[in-house]
Amino acid sequence: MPKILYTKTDEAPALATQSFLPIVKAFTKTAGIEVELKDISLAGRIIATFPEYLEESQKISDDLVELGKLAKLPDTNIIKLPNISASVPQLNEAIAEIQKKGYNIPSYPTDPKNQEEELIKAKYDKIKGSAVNPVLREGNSDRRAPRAVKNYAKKNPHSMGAWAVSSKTHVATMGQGDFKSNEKSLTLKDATSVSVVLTKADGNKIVLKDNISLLAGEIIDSTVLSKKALLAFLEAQIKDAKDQGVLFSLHMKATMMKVSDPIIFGHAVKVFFADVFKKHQTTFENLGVNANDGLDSLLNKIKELPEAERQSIEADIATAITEGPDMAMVNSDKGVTNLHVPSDIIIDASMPAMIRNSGQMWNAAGKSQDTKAVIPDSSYAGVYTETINFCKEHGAFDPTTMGTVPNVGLMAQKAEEYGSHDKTFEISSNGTVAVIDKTTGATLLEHQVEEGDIWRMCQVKDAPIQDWVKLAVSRARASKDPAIFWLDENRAHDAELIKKVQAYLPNHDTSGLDIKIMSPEKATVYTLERLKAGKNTISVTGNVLRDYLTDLFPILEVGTSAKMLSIVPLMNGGGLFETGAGGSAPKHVEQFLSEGHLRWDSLGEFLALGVSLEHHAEKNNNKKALILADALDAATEKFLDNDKSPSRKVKELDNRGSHFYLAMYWAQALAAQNKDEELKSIFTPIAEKLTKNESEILDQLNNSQGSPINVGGYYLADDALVAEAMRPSTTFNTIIDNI
Ligand SMILES: NC(=O)C1=CN([C@@H]2O[C@H](COP(=O)(O)OP(=O)(O)OC[C@H]3O[C@@H](n4cnc5c(N)ncnc54)[C@H](OP(=O)(O)O)[C@@H]3O)[C@@H](O)[C@H]2O)C=CC1
Ligand SMILES: O=C(O)CCC(=O)C(=O)O
Ligand SMILES: [Mg+2]
Repeated sequence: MPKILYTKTDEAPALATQSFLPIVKAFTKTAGIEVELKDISLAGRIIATFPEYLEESQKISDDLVELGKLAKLPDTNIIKLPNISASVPQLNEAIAEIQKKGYNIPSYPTDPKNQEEELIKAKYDKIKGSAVNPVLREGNSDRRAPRAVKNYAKKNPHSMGAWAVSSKTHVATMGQGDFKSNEKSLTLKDATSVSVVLTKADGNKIVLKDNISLLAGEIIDSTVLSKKALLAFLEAQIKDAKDQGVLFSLHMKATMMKVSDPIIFGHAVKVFFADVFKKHQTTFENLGVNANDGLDSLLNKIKELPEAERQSIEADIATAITEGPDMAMVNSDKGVTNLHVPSDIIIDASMPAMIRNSGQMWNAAGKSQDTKAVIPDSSYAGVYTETINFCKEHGAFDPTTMGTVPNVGLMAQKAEEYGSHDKTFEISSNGTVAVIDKTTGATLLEHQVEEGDIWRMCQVKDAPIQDWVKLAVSRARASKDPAIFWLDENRAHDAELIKKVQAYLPNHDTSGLDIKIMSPEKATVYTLERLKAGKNTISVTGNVLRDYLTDLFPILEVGTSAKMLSIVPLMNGGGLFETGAGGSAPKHVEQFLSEGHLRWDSLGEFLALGVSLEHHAEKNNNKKALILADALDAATEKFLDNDKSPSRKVKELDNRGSHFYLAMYWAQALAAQNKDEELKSIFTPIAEKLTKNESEILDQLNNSQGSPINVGGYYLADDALVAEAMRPSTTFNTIIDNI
């Protein structure tokens, strides 16, 4: 029987799954569809990686590896929920929890001492950061806010903080000595393989990476970020934030850029706390403090010290915080700054949240304040600069009248920066780094480097680019909106890409379509002007802007990127349906555990399921699947019309109640249709029962709220406890389980 593969992930979406999946399974089996759960949670991936350390009964299959293979097959249909992209502190927490539960897995060796530890570290480094999405994304992305979602936002606008012309909020970026300014790029004529070689000042050579195979037509770039320039920039920005009286905040993507960005983050920690690191250098070395893991990890490490010594370091940290500029806070109640954990502030979500909040972030007193948003590399910082300037000039956007900005993103086969972590290096000594063609011996790309610089190489293959151009044209055709390629002719990589876009566009019928190429800054202004005037503009972008813009625009337009339709047509014919464009909302879990209210909105899951069913219907010629998909569409629209999304407050409708409404509307739509008598007869009594028992079910669901919940763990929760907590209405469960 052809299957739909659903993913077990982490945090809020994983909790929601235990309530929603039983409904999905019950409904889809009436069309002969099996829905199978695959475990790609952080804990699951860790356990699956170390079978040799485990008892037989503890071993589990590596579902991510399996899904990665399936993503290349034509019959695959995957619904992918957001998962944790773990920073080192999160990885360590997850490992500790799993070990405590009796799994004999190794700890993460930060500083491997022997070959075995090297191997363990290498295995963990594959689990670290954004390790799921790049494996599954064997296609480019098509993300947009569906019409019903836009209509809902127009009728029920979310709050938007007003912008003042006098706002001191701004973006600070390097512009010199950074990845953008040092980039070199070329397109390969023939397939070959290359090596990356560091030639030290003394002539000694170190092969940083060997045998990178490249295809004909592939674009490769290399670039370097100067440590000296970065440190000078950070020092100047910290001082300037203090002088201007604005918050200092750093916006990185330490998850997807898992090698470079934690290093940059670590430099910010070391510069901000320069006196502390200088004074306690030896102690920190002895403790194995790694600034890249953030201030929180440092504070944990010094707990090992004698009381007096710990207190003196804590006092020095407090002094640095008082003497420095005000810092943007992740949680002001708990004193968590934006330098505590590298994965707490993630640029795609953090910048739009700031822009929605009048350009302000939270200070230590819990009040919002104008902010200096530090984005060291200048490749994409200009997009935010222009957006902030636009808001200063025109005021905040109005969700009731603004247009929409769908995105077509180049993403397949680890495209561009987001595929670069295995070719990113913190340079150990001065010299040159070169990309050398192993077939001809020629040096393809070369940079002068200094100790501590971050060098990286990116690739993007030709087939994904062709597919991306095709997808852009087909979206422009389907929506009749203008499509803008956000590419900068003055940037080395983009200049290569522009040549290909210009070569491939004529392969398609573009008559009557409005397709342009503009630099990211110009495209921002052009798009924002149209957006404000209620007009729609498709952004066609590379991988990083795909990520940034699919949080930026949805958050401004519809309040959250959880409401995005996020389709990945896999290049070999399968379908990957991502749910929303946001993350796993750890804050939501915190609320659920303390007061039994889960405010996660599963709308992204509903939308993904709809398109997944359509894809299934088409691929398998399954007419019932199409009827289920159409009915689900109608149900989702009604769900939005009747405003049945979870509330934020305890004792009101939460995620579980919202699933009840979706199920009721879905059953009602199936009962009302006349295309399939069998489905009609199955769902007519179900719809009646759900409708009749609405208030009883809601009482059962809402009464279960209000007290702390124990699900037996955070990363490795107890499935039975989660299921119990997420399905507290016996009346509802009985109806669903009897379909
Ligand atoms: N596709 C993926 O797998 C992705 C994974 N991630 C991972 O997710 C984690 C958290 O990332 P973070 O950047 O904090 O972003 P999140 O998107 O998880 O959270 C930011 C805020 O967005 C809102 N939000 C997001 N999704 C929903 C939803 N379904 N329902 C209601 N509100 C929602 C909430 O806002 P409010 O508080 O205002 O209600 C939430 O607090 C990280 O581990 C990150 O690596 C991040 C992005 C994508
Ligand atoms: O994989 C990740 O870590 C995040 C992905 C993401 O933010 C996105 O694709 O929008
Ligand atoms: Mg994102």
